[in-house]
Order: sequence, then structure tokens, then C-alpha cells
Amino acid sequence: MFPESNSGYSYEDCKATADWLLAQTDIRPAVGVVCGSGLGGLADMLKDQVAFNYKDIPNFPQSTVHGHAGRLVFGTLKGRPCVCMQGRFHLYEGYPIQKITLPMRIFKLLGVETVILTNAAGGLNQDFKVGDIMIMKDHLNMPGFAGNNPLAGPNDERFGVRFPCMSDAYDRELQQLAMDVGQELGYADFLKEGVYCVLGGPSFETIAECRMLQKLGADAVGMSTVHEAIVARHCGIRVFALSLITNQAVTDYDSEEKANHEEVLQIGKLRAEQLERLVSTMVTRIEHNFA
Ligand SMILES: O=P(O)(O)O[C@H]1O[C@H](CO)[C@@H](O)[C@H]1O
Ligand SMILES: Nc1nc2[nH]cnc2c(=O)[nH]1
Repeated sequence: MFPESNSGYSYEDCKATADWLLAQTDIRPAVGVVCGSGLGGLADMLKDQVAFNYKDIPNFPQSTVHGHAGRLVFGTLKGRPCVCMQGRFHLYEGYPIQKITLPMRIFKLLGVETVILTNAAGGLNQDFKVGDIMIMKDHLNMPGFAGNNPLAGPNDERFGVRFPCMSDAYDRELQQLAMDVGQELGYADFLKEGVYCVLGGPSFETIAECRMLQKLGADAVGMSTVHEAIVARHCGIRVFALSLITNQAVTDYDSEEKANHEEVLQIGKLRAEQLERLVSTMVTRIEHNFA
């Protein structure tokens, strides 16, 4: 029915990885964080760290992209137990889509209830500036339109249902919390909200593609996050996601601008401190509001 290579890891494989991790640390994380390109500093916020290189974790893929360190870090954030992926996996690295989203299922089996997904993205919305932080309120899943969805293949009901709803993919209470925290921290000028569109990459978009994505209602474009959000929602994890706008998508044939990964990483460094403060304050409030 489904080709074997498409089926990803079984429930038992995910459980074996989660049990292996749980045997190495006493930390029982309620919150999982995924660091986007150049945003790995978020993991450095954790206290009492227990860290694993991806290469040492059974069944885990390896990070191959500059700006993604390839470490899974357990620790506490203002007393709250967390786990943080310092580096994520992307379709363009050549992994099957089920493999790049495997960590979400491992998070679930570790006891994670909320994930905070972060990414670097190109700004399509003309009102966005480089350095803006966009709270994701929805997504456009372009690889999904072409049949490349991380839930394709046999469905294991122990994770979730065959046809999960995605109209509530991004938790509205957490979006509001991010807005409130952002206001309090004085971030109102650069805190935005919008729709993120995922593409396969690794080539950046053409001008015609950027114009098309604008017409489709996308505010930002990138190569990640959406697959993780789908798998996390499928297994009942609450999702909050944000994009750091690291470059403006080029929509004008007269423009001299050219998207490049080094600039993406550079902008990540410039906003690192504010992002860390936003995420860490949110984590304390999630405990306060929902635990
Ligand atoms: O989405 P993250 O992992 O932040 O990375 C973004 O930055 C890279 C391009 O510079 C791409 O991988 C894109 O998806
Ligand atoms: N696809 C895509 N990914 C990005 N990641 C950071 N910037 C960009 C961009 O402009 N396009």
C-alpha cells in the first residue's frame, strides 16, 4: 500500500528513543522549543542543562545546515522543565518528511504539552520590516498541496486520528499571550502576526513566486515549521509558532536585494535577546495560565 520508505518511524521506535532519553535525565519537560536558523541561542537560556548531540540519540536524524547546532538540550526555564532542539531538520536536507518531524512524536512521549516553534523567514507583507517578529496565526502548506504531508502513510491511532483538523493549528490563547507579553516588554513596534507559507527549498524564491505567494495571502515564507506543527497537533500538542523576518522577499525586478543564508543568521543574532525574553516570559506564563 504505502512504500516502506514512506512510513517513517513506528510508535515503538519513537517510544524507544523517548525512553532512552528519559533514562538519561530526571527532567520531565512540559514545554518543547525548536530553534530556527540562527536562533539556537534560545537553548542557552536553559538552566541545569543536560544536552545530547543528535548523533548520539537513537533514531535521531543529523543536522546538516549551518546555524543548526544539532543538540537536544533539557533544562529549566525559570523553574519550568523544558526541552529545546538546537537545530531542526528540513525537507531540502533530503530526509523523508516523516523523519524531519520525528522529534514532535518524541516530545509527546517525553510528556511535552506545548511546543514553541521558531523560524527565520522572508517577509512578503509590505508592512513588515527586517527584524520584525511575526506570530504565526496560520499556514499555507505548499508541499502538502503536492501530497507531501508528514501524516501520509499508515496512521497509528496511538498518536492521533487519520484526518486531524488544522483550522485551530496555532493556539489562539498562546497567540494572545505572546501579544500581551510583547506589549509589556515594549516590542509593539516590531511584533506582528500573519500567515507563514512553507516551501521545499533550498533555493530561495523567484520574484514571480514571491508575487504569487503575496496574492495567496502569505505574509512570510520559509522552509520549515509547518510539518512540525501538523505532527504536533496530530498527537495533541498545543502549538505556538513565530517567525523572525530576516529579509524582505524580493518582488521587484529593479531591486538589487538578494536573499542569502548568512544574512538570515546575522539578523537572528541581532534579535536574539528580545526573542529569548519573549519566549522565556511566555513559558512562565504558560505555567501560570494553563498548568
Ligand atoms: O526555518 P528555519 O529552520 O529557521 O530556516 C530558514 O532559514 C533557512 C534559509 O536561510 C531555511 O532553512 C529556512 O527554512
Ligand atoms: N523560503 C525562504 N526561506 C527563508 N528563510 C529566511 N528567509 C527566507 C526566505 O526569504 N525564503
